[in-house]
Parts: sequence; C-alpha cells; structure tokens
Amino acid sequence: MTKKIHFGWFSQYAGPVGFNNPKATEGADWRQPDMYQKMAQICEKGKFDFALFADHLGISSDSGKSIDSHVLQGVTVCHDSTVLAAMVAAQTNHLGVGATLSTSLTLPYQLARQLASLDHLSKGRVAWNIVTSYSKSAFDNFGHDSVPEHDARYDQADEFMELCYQLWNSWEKDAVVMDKESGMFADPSKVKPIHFEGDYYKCAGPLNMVPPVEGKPVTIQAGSSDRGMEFASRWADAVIVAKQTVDDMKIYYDSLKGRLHKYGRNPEEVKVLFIIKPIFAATEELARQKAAEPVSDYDLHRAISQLSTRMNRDLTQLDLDEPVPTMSEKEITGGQTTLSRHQTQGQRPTLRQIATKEVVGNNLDIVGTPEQVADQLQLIMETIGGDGFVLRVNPHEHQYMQEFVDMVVPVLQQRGAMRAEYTGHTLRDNLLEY
Ligand SMILES: Cc1cc2nc3c(=O)[nH]c(=O)nc-3n(C[C@H](O)[C@H](O)[C@H](O)COP(=O)(O)O)c2cc1C
Repeated sequence: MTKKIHFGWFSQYAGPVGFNNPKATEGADWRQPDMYQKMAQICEKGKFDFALFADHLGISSDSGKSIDSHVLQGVTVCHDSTVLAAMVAAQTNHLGVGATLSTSLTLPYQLARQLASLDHLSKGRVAWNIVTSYSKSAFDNFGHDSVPEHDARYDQADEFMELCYQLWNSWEKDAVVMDKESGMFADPSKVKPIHFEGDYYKCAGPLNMVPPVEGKPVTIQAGSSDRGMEFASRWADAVIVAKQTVDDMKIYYDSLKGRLHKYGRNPEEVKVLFIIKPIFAATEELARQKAAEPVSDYDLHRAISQLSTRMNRDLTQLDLDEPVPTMSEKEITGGQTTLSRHQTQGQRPTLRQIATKEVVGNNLDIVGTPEQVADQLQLIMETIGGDGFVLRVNPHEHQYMQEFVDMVVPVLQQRGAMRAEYTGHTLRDNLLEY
C-alpha cells in the first residue's frame, strides 16, 4: 500500500528575515499578520498538518560579546509565537498552529492555561514546540546568572511536563456540565487541586481554564541529542529533525521509535518529521540551475550568526573556506548536533559550505521536476519507514510554497501519498489519520 506522508510548515524566523529580499511578496511586512496568515492558508490548501512558529527570548550575542551583528541583521528579533499562532488560527480552519514555548523560561501554570485557551479558541488545533532554550541572552533576560547545563535543562523540562499534564487533568473529563436549567457550570467534585511540589516547581491548581479539546495539546519537540531524544520519546507527539542523509534519518527514526516502548507508547502515535526544502521546476535542467544559484553574502553571514546562536559559539571568527574544526557535542551548550549532522561520514565541510546548506535548506539534496521530487520523497519514506516532512520555508516565500502546493502536492495526492481532504477535526486527528 502507498505510504501516506505528513507535511508541516516550519517558520524558523517570524521576524525580519525577508525585509530586504527581492523575492519577498510585494508589500509583505514581517510585522503584520497578513504575511503569516497568507502562507498558512497556502499550506491549508495543500492539506498540510500544521504551521509551526519558532521563537527566541532574547537578542543573541556572538559568544556573549556583542549583540551588534544580530541587531544589524535582525537575527533573533521575532514575534512572540503564541500571539502569532493565535492570529494564524483565526484565518484558517483545519491547519494546526504551533507555538514555541520554553520550559526553562516560562511558568508551567501560565503555559498550561495559555495553551488550553488557544486550543479552544482554535477548535483543537494547537501544538506546542517544547524547547528548553539555550541562549545566554534569553537566560539573562529572565534573571538567570548562567545557562543551566544541557541535560539539566531536560531534567527540569521533565518536571515541567509532569506539572502541565497534572494541570490539564485537574478537571475530570465530564466535569463541565453547563446545564442551563440548574445553572450549574461544572461539578465541583470533579475539579481538584493538584498540590504539586517538585524540585523546580510548586503549584496548587486546579487550572482556571477547562482542559484542552483533547485533554492536552499536541506536543512537538526537536531534540537530536541522546537526552533530547529520551525527552521526546516520553513527551512528544511529533518530532522535527534535520538530517543530511537518508542513512542518518533512518538511524534517528529507528532510535526514536525504539525508545517509545519504555514509556508505554505505541510507535504509531509519535510522528517523526524531517526538515527539507526541495528544489523543483518544470524541467530537471531548470531545477538544477535553481539549485546552483549562489546564496548572497547577506544570507551567508546571517546563517553564520544563526549557527553561532544555536551552538553558543562565535563562528564569525573562523575562516569561511577552511574545514570547521570538530567539537565534541558536550562542548556545545545549545543544539549539540547542529555541527555534527554536517560532519557525518568523515566529512569536514567548510563554514561556507555549512552556512550555504543552512540558507538553502535542501537537506538530502532533493532536486528535480515535481514528479521527480515526489518520487524522492516517497522513496525516502519507504526507506526509513515514515512519517513525513516539515518544509522549512521563510514566511515571506509565498511563491515557493504556492508552487509546492500547486506542483508537488497534486502529484502526491494522485498517487495516494497525501490526503486529498482533511478528515479530522483536530490537529491530533490529522496527525493520527495515518
Ligand atoms: C527544527 C528545529 C526548530 C527549533 N526551534 C527552536 C525555537 O524556535 N526556539 C528555540 O529556543 N529552540 C529551537 N530549536 C532548538 C531545539 O529546541 C533544541 O534545543 C535543539 O534541537 C537541541 O536539542 P538537542 O541538544 O537535544 O539536540 C529548534 C531545533 C530544531 C531542529
């Protein structure tokens, strides 16, 4: 049977990334909601599962020196993703809407309530991208003296999740009665305090909002480290991950799915989604020409700033055309596999090569006509076992997404490899549809 593929849109920058880009849709203004809403509507037309917005809690500096290069380029200047997700939910009907919220720099009660609210307001379409945050500036902004160690952030996140789930469960399923005649809103015997006391948090409960539509929002996570994968296998409904080769994808997929039984979870209920941005055109030759287009110096340097942020390392001092020195994952306090995923199989790419890959985003080098791209996407899914892809496309790149939806999606739909209509009502329904 043809394997069906899930698709999501990941907006890595809900900020000024496209403000000077000649390819940006005319009049698109990153500060206004229209640009994101229009993009989400395109994704909905393509029957995607969700749109997910990244978020950052401070303007990063390169190795704690200065924020100037980030301010200059607008890197890590961005909308609050929860507010943005709400604006997008208001202009869509089926698409899931994901906000990024930090377990290290948010209070569980506040987050549990906010997401419960947004889940109702969006009719069960909310997703939470669970991050632990890694940037020093973010921790500085929230009054911390230092960034807690990588694994310790995940330990705290475990407790954060336990508390959120207790809050969402603080109302029994049938607690809300809303009986017009008696005037009874909810049965007090079914709404209970939780009296949570952990190593990091203390919370009385119950939540002053009814639980999310399906008990809890859809959770997404992007950990690639061993500790991150352990966290994801315990808590996430979907995992998004960038890998450079199909072999690495398969290793990740098998490892993640293999961990689920430990937490009593079924491999089918957690979706692994790989980040891609295929390059396609009406003919193979045109697609190859597109793939060979050089990236601008501006984009290259912006990518280096972003990589520096993700790794908590100043890469701007390295020679662009020398191989990037290997670093042990323990040395990197942010995304530990940011570098190693480019250095697999003994490869030692230069900073220019790595940054170019980050700009282009075409992990796995998927290039060709819409049919050839569909062939490759299907083959990858067959090879690794599932479950889907996330297109990492900037919010001003409407043309790219429109072409993907008009050219590649119909091919997959005709082959039965993608839904032709939404069948579920909630994001969870859609994710669990296949
Ligand atoms: C696709 C993707 C999106 C991410 N989005 C965010 C984000 O918006 N904000 C953030 O603080 N971290 C973000 N991260 C960082 C992850 O939450 C995580 O810290 C990172 O992947 C490193 O985890 P690891 O050390 O367990 O591999 C993202 C990572 C990936 C791969």
